[in-house]
Amino acid sequence: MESSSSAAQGSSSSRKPVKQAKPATRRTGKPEVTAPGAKKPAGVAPGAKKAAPSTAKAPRAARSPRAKPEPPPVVVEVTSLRKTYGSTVAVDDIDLTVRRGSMFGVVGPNGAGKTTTLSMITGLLRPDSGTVLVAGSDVWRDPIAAKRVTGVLPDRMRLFDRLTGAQLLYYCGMLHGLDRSTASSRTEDLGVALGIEGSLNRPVRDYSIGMVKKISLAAAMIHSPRVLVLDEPFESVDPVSTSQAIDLLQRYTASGGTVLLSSHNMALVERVCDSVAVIVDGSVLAVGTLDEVRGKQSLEERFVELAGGRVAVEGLEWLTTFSD
Ligand SMILES: Nc1ncnc2c1ncn2[C@@H]1O[C@H](COP(=O)(O)OP(=O)(O)OP(=O)(O)O)[C@@H](O)[C@H]1O
Repeated sequence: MESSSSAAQGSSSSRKPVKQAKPATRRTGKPEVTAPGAKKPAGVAPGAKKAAPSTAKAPRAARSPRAKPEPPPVVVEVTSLRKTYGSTVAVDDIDLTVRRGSMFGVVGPNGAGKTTTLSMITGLLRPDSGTVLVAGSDVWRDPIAAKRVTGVLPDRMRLFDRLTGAQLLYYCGMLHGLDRSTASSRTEDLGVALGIEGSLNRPVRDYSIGMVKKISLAAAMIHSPRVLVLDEPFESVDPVSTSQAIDLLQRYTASGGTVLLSSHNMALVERVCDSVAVIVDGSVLAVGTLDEVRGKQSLEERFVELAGGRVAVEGLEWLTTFSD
């Protein structure tokens, strides 16, 4: 006998498999067999699936195709955040909401306020006003609780670069309260995962820019935080290492971790992020799921539109005269 779950997967039994796109519109006279399994939303947690075995008759309400799953809880909540430098308004009353399991991209032109925003979210920079809650803890009122659950890859980070990569990771692990053997084993794991295992015994000051990014990402992850805030994590990182790092981050979000990252690489944001905020001149001009923000355009086209379009380059004839 065919169960509803096998029907949803398109089993080869005599009954026709149910198409997932339009299960509710097909009235076969046996809706209780087909629609509920086929309608299962993609985002349902594995634990929830186990709780309702496919052979058991679910209550009517649970089988309603209209029943929506609860959205994941909010992990980062930014409210009315503002920062000025003299007369420059770097961040102008920004609100952001990031939910658990999300890979949330922050994009914007140079000087838009991305680094300033991320620095205030991680407690590296004090805002003029506004609040940031990370996993329910106020970053400025309860910084230890907020920082315990946050991993940070800041822009232009200063590292203890006389240490070897392994020493640096071990040190970061110890600062976060890991025991020695956990810090050591995680150092090895992260070295392999990010493709820097062969360089872990070299001083960080000898690393290339891309290698510094990778060791910094490893340092941000070593205490298995709930939230990763990564400022330009893939800048200067080669494509193979980028893919490896993305795999790692996707595994992290699939298991309930949350990533907030900034990037100028629209294709990459489009590839990895489920949600995005476009910041221009210190304000959020668009925010939502990737599809909500880009609409029918590519993210890059939408970004250029929001950022004020391209400026035609005029003059500069001297550039084509060549000095010789
Ligand atoms: N320490 C500072 N002192 C004065 N102005 C600053 C300082 N830090 C940032 N700013 C200004 O704040 C604004 C936002 O800068 P921010 O670094 O946040 O932008 P960004 O979006 O991260 O830019 P980029 O993409 O170039 O890294 C810019 O006008 C910048 O010049």
